[in-house]
Amino acid sequence: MAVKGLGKVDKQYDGSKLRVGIIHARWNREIIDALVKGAIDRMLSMGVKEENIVVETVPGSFELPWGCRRFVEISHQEGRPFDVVIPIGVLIKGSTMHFEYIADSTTKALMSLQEKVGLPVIFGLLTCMTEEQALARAGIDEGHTMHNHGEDWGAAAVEMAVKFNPDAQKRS
Ligand SMILES: Nc1c(NC[C@H](O)[C@H](O)[C@H](O)CO)[nH]c(=O)[nH]c1=O
Ligand SMILES: CC(=O)[C@@H](O)COP(=O)(O)O
Repeated sequence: MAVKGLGKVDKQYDGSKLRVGIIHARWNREIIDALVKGAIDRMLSMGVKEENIVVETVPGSFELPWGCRRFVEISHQEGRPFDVVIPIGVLIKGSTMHFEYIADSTTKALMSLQEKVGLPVIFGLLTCMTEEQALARAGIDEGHTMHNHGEDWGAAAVEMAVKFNPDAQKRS
């Protein structure tokens, strides 16, 4: 039995009043697409309306923190602010130190971004040593050895947006 993963949620969360931003890198696209779909499908199953999920892209994971910050700010300027954002990227170790620097700096920037934008920022970054690891964590490796982690990110987004923002539930 798999031990890893979000496990059973503590209660049912109603995402029907939420607005969610997904911003994803375009590197490792096949894996990214599966993760984004997993996140969207899970949020739809928790009541989030399709029209309230906005998807944007950036070139690579390194661009996620700045792109995410501007994505949130623009959602405010347009009068339709997000309740939560899910940056999604897939970093795969190559032959240089490139991976380590981007994984570390992007993770720290996404963590501190939460304070800057005042929103939950879900950690949708895979940091894999091999392509096989990344495929497995998107649920698309040949043996289907793991579940799609995008589903966890979608569930985490709805829970974090609802649990810590009761006002979101009072919207008409
Ligand atoms: N190697 C990976 C990258 N590299 C690209 C950088 O993220 C960045 O776009 C570039 O250096 C321009 O600033 N990005 C990923 O998302 N995944 C990788 O495996
Ligand atoms: C974008 C780069 O600098 C690239 O050459 C990194 O190479 P690797 O992914 O093999 O570490």
